[in-house]
Amino acid sequence: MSTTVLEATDLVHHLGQGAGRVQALKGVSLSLKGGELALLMGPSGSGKTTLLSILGCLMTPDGGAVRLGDQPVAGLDPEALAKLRRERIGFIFQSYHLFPTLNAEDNVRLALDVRGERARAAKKAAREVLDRVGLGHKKRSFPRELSGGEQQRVAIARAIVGNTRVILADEPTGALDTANGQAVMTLLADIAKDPSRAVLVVTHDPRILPFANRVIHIEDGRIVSEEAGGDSMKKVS
Ligand SMILES: Nc1ncnc2c1ncn2[C@@H]1O[C@H](COP(=O)(O)OP(=O)(O)OP(=O)(O)O)[C@@H](O)[C@H]1O
Repeated sequence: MSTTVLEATDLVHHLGQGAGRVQALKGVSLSLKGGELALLMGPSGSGKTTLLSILGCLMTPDGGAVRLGDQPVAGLDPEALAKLRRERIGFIFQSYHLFPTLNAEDNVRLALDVRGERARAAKKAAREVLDRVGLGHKKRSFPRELSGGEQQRVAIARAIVGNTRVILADEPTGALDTANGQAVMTLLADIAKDPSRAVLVVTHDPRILPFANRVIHIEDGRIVSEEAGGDSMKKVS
């Protein structure tokens, strides 16, 4: 039986101030189970980035609750929150966010170094995971020497090297051509086959629909529908 790796309940959040204050989330509930790759789709301004930031513990919601596995996030001090984030969540961004002065291996290792892992073990793990994303032969290359698709694969390696249960990806194929986008999604789908891990991808890209177990649609700060594994649309509200 698959376990719930992330659960959000009744999230409410506002952004901006005064006349510019916007209710970005209006009561969003969502859970991710191990072994699934879910897509979060919605028009520009619907609240996707806000939701991803709250699920990733980068932002505290005005209302509602987030649990990572059995751990409630509310009430943790900033240090405990940062530790939880490092240990439980891997992030992948459209623009890769690699450190330009570090080679591929060191970019991946960084995720383990900040967790205080021993240097030899971190190096071994970084190499293994770079092999897994097909870049073992480029471990000494710097980001500027890698293509966009290769840089995104390094970013994926960095997101998965610590065995985090939750992988959150914000438009991971947005800057890639079709072939590289497919390669990246194939990797993410492969990661999501692990029954202890879930991947949530924010995307506008309909080409990645075939990779999803579940598609969640958000509009105007609310989840309006969900479809599963290509099934016909199921209204949830
Ligand atoms: N700093 C801010 N101050 C005020 N309003 C904001 C701020 N950031 C975002 N918003 C508004 O909050 C709402 C949700 O924004 P959010 O960035 O979460 O949407 P999104 O679905 O990720 O959009 P996109 O697809 O364009 O990235 C939008 O109406 C947006 O205009």
